[in-house]
Amino acid sequence: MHRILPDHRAPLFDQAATRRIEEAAAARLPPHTLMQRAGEATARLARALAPHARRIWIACGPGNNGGDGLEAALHLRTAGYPVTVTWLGQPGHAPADAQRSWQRAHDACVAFADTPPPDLGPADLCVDALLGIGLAPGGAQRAPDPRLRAWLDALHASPAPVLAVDLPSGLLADTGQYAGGLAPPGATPPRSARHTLSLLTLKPALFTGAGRDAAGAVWLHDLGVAPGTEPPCAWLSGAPAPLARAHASHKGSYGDVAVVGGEGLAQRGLGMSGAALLAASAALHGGAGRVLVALLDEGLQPLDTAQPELMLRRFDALDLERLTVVCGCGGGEAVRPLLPRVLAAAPRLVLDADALNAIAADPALQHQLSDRAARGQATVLTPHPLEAARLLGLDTAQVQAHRLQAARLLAERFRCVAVLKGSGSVVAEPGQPPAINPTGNARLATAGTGDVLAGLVGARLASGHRAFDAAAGACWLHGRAADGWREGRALTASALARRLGA
Ligand SMILES: NC(=O)C1=CN([C@@H]2O[C@H](COP(=O)(O)OP(=O)(O)OC[C@H]3O[C@@H](n4cnc5c(N)ncnc54)[C@H](OP(=O)(O)O)[C@@H]3O)[C@@H](O)[C@H]2O)[C@@H](O)CC1
Ligand SMILES: [K+]
Repeated sequence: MHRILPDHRAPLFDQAATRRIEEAAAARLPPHTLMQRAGEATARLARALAPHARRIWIACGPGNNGGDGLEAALHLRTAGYPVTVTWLGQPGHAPADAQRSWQRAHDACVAFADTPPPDLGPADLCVDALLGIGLAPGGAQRAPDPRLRAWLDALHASPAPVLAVDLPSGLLADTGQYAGGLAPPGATPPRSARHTLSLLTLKPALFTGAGRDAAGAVWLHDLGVAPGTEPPCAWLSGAPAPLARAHASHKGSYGDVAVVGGEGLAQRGLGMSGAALLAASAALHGGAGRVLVALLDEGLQPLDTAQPELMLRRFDALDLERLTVVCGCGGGEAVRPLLPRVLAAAPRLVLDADALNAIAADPALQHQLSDRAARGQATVLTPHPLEAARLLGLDTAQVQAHRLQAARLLAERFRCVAVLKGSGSVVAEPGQPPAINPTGNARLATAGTGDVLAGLVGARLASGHRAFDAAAGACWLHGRAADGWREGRALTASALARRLGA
């Protein structure tokens, strides 16, 4: 068993693959072995997380996830912990493995109750064994059992930390979204710390969508079973390798990034040059050799005195054929007429924000974008879910319901690398499993951090990384900069950009 940390790349397996791995292992092992291992591992982690618990509540569902909880109850009871089990199953009606664990728990005099213990405190522990990978999407026609709903609410509001077995209950393994009727009430974060012990495999849900908040710290126990030849459906990104810099190098060795964006105040009364300057700052601090900025401002081109390294250029003075271009940050409507030239000429291109919106509204630009790959031109799109929805002709809820699939669709449709931003950003390229970024936190939810990401992708593309590696590495470093932020110090996009090289 080990804790999953963002530094190491890890394979992710969807529900179907996990089932196949489980079935193959179960066929080789004596009956009930996997559940016994799962329960023993759960009990071990529970004791490590709450060694002085006065009370442990184990909420067990009707299926085999509940069986894992019953098995853990047996071990914790035997170790002397005061355990209370609430079980949604019925003796004689549970799946065979869960039935056997119920019998073992019953024989060990585990205490069963109809309601959770009322007096849980912060030193106690809840074990969530209600639902695992057997959860189906549900829907309007499937009203959850009232006890299931009540126990999910009690777990959400619990002052005691929660250890989820395999998955936080209600979360769909493949998408990181809740099944119908099983989402926590309101948008409030849980009251106490969350831990998840994933069994056999890591599932995508633990790292994207609603999964990050629900899962908390993630642990993996493979139950002594290797995935064999089963291919992962996605990867959790690890730390990017540091870029080696030869002593005998010069500013031209690390590439030139040109940021095109920042509609001027004069055009529509919406001054957005800050977005382009943030992207440029990120490119600079992300290691680009030279950074040029073409602000889309009819009026004056102000010198950014705080960043004198930035070289201001008019758009038509850019030699697009030899630049890595980051296009769209704060581009407003002014970026639209420039896109045909940028799409045709830039050998390496990052498209963000208003460039994406312009492309979403224009089939001719979409064709131009898709044609770039055949010419060997690299492209990275960095949409947030609404921009992704516009590009795909979907709504935001549809994109969020299947984040991995949406990122793959974007990559395949436009033959490029797509970064679907949000909690657990997804990076996809055609024909390969996508990657989910494990770093970052809610402090990134502030204006301008997306521009910083686009600039950093540009810097990494310019320095010679493959488009997918540039994007995945930039996401990881951008999130890591936020994870290392000092408590009590405001995270602003400009400070984030300056920290990228730290
Ligand atoms: N077998 C083994 O060897 C091993 C199994 N392992 C463990 O088993 C877990 C998988 O067990 P599982 O397949 O029994 O499914 P599980 O997650 O308990 O859920 C099934 C229950 O959910 C219910 N339900 C479904 N959708 C619903 C909805 N929308 N809303 C409400 N309810 C819904 C469904 O109801 P039904 O559709 O049958 O009416 C059924 O009662 C896995 O995650 C791991 O923890 C490990 O120990 C390794 C060895
Ligand atoms: K669970």
